[in-house]
Amino acid sequence: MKLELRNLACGYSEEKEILEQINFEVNTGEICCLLGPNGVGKTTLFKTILKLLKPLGGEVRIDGEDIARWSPARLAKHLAYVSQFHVPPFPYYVKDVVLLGRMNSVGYFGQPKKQDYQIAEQAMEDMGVRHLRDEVYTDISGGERQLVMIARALAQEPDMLVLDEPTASLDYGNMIRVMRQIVKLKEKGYGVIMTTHSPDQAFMCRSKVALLQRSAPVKFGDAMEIITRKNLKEAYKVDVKIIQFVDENGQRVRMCAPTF
Ligand SMILES: Nc1ncnc2c1ncn2[C@@H]1O[C@H](COP(=O)(O)OP(=O)(O)OP(=O)(O)O)[C@@H](O)[C@H]1O
Repeated sequence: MKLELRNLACGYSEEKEILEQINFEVNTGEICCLLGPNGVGKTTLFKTILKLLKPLGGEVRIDGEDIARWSPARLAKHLAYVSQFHVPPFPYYVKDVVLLGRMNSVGYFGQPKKQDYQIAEQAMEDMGVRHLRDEVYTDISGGERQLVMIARALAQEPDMLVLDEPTASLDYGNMIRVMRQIVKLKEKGYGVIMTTHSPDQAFMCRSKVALLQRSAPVKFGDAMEIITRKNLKEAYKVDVKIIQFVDENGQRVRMCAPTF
């Protein structure tokens, strides 16, 4: 599947355009990190992709087709969204939280079938959280909760995941565990588009990057090409060195090192 943004303009009213002339595409089997300073419009762009906001101009296309007239159910077969804030009001079991991802297929008044349970089990397996299936969602750690929410999105059987800051407020270990699972999703052929405040994460998962900036066109390309000292200075107004080394597996690794 291919998600394309063509000359897209987004915002909350004609008078308040937040982003314009957004052009980039993400395919299944790829990760795209959406970077940019606070308030630049990353969430606004996600809302437009998910049809929670109407484009002020241009198009969101899936496999070449403008999604403007698509029903939410049709869109849900392609894109699954994981928001940043998700504490459920009831202490559901993890297995039931993940099963909720089948809602689009089961319907509000339907009963999950054997196949729905199997898909939910597989989603937990794929995210490495099956051992938590009988735990209460509100009693597991923040990192585990994030993996469970991604498993719930996988249970929807989408082609692509739309993740809003999937590592926000996670400790260092959980951040790495979640990133590792996101890379595995890419290797399994899913597409991932995610917001992050850490350019290092784009290096970590060798992703594409769409760098959003105020009053400048979006910069889009491979992480190695877009995350440069000059581009980070322009976007975030800070000095950052890009350091590079070869790890024990012979892989070239890049990281950002802020200069004080
Ligand atoms: N419901 C709304 N109505 C009007 N303006 C809004 C609304 N939500 C956000 N905005 C404005 O849209 C702009 C972009 O906000 P958005 O949340 O998309 O930025 P962001 O890049 O996701 O920020 P952050 O990195 O801080 O999460 C901001 O100026 C914000 O004030």
